[in-house]
Amino acid sequence: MAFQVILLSGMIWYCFLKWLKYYKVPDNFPPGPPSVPLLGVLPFMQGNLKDAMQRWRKEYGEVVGLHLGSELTVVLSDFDEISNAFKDKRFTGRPKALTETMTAFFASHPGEKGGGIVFSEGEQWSEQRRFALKTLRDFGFSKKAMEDVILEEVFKMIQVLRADEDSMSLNQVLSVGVVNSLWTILTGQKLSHGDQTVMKIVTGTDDFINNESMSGPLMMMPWLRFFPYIKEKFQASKEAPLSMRKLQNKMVAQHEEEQSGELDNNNGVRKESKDFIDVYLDKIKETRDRKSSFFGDQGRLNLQRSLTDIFGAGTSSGSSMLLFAFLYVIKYPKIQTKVQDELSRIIGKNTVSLDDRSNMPYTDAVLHEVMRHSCLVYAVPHATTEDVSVQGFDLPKDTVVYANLWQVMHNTDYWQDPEIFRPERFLDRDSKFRRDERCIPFMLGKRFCIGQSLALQQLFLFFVTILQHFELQAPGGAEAVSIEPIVGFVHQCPKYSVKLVGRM
Ligand code: HEM
Repeated sequence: MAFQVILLSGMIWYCFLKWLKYYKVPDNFPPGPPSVPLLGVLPFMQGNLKDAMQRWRKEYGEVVGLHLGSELTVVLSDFDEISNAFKDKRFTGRPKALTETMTAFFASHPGEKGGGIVFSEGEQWSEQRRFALKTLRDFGFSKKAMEDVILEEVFKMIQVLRADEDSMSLNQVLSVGVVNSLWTILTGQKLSHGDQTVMKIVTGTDDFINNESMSGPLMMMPWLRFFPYIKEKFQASKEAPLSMRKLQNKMVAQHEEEQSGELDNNNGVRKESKDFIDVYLDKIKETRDRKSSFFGDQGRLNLQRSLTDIFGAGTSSGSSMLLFAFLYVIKYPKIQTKVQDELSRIIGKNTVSLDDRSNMPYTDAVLHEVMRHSCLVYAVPHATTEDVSVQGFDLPKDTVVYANLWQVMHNTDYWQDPEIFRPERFLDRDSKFRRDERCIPFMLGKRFCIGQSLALQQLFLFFVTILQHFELQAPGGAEAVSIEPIVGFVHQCPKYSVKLVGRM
């Protein structure tokens, strides 16, 4: 009881101080909608953050200033402005409130510090990101070696689909394929298609993030997690990340055991590293600089958090994008037929290879239109790490800066009929694939997605192989299929059923 009284008086003080600070909106801050202390614009948002961003843009322009919760926030909607800002190191922070909630969510015990890639900043972020990019690249993110890992999962999936060609949900099958290939890259281990342990963890984590959404109360006001009821709910949602941590601990311990066994058997010489955990453990061992994010216990925590980040960021996004891809070709059967004609010409009955992509411009165009139209990540939150200026406005350090990706990829001044799904916009006059710098599903700049190459490889190999083996039909007819995304933390693909008709 005494603790709750102290907590309550602490909260009242906190609110009062926040309230005072609130009226100190910096001079020369961008214009935007009115806010109330502590909650900011939340009470007036009328729906989700995505729709609100588009309304604010219409009313206040390409640079909008507001309070989300109690954080000073700016929404950028113009491509050039986003591009300039996000290539600048001073925009590579993450929002403090979001980081606090997500750090507490993933922590294995109260008070555990943050780390890893997605929710860190400064030197720690830059070291961890650089290491992850290089290590994943060495394993073949950008090389053909990755093809084997992905294709193995694709073929397992085809077998599962063949066994049940009747009307079914693709969701589960695709998720398993994507989860398994990433698990192999990170841990060196293969999961069987029926293994539900990792899938349950992935689903549990996604549920929390999507239910909260980007502007959910907990994401804006992390202290809410100490209040009764919310506290219990928050604790319950931590079950998935805690199970993940246990599994990761087990994996790391196994790797350490194997490494020391190898040293004993090979006169102190290690064989070549095999997976992400192996390389990371080597890095921890060789790090002598106490300030480094790879040193000692800090290094071990960063290993755990980086594994969680890569796995968390890579699994649901990869499978959601695939789900969207199949949804569009079910909705538009003529486009599906054109892809199948192209793949019959180029691949026939052979096994697809990443090299085929350059000979399949139409398929490439369809996949880019899937990424543009679905706009999986509709807004990306960063924060300023110093005082900066944007379009003549002043933004203090720690201002949250959202890139309104939905606007970039659906801007009517740039894209013709952006609401229409039209792959031809990515083809030139000679029907060759034409990249567009404004199709940025993985963002751009200093923090762009580190899994871009892997995601593109997965998308191509899964998509082409499934369309090679099956024709996909909507059991209730294509007209009835909705392509309207569900707005959560990111866009989720609407649920749909599919009938598979064998082609070979
Ligand atoms: C179609 C699938 C994917 C899409 C659309 C996507 C999109 C994005 C976007 C928009 C960001 C935010 C960038 C920023 O903050 O500026 C991001 C970050 C990130 N993504 Fe992906 N991603 C996908 C797949 C993957 C995969 C497969 C992995 C892992 C192998 C991955 C790992 C990450 C990580 C670790 C970050 C954080 C980067 C940082 O904070 O520096 N993503 N992704």
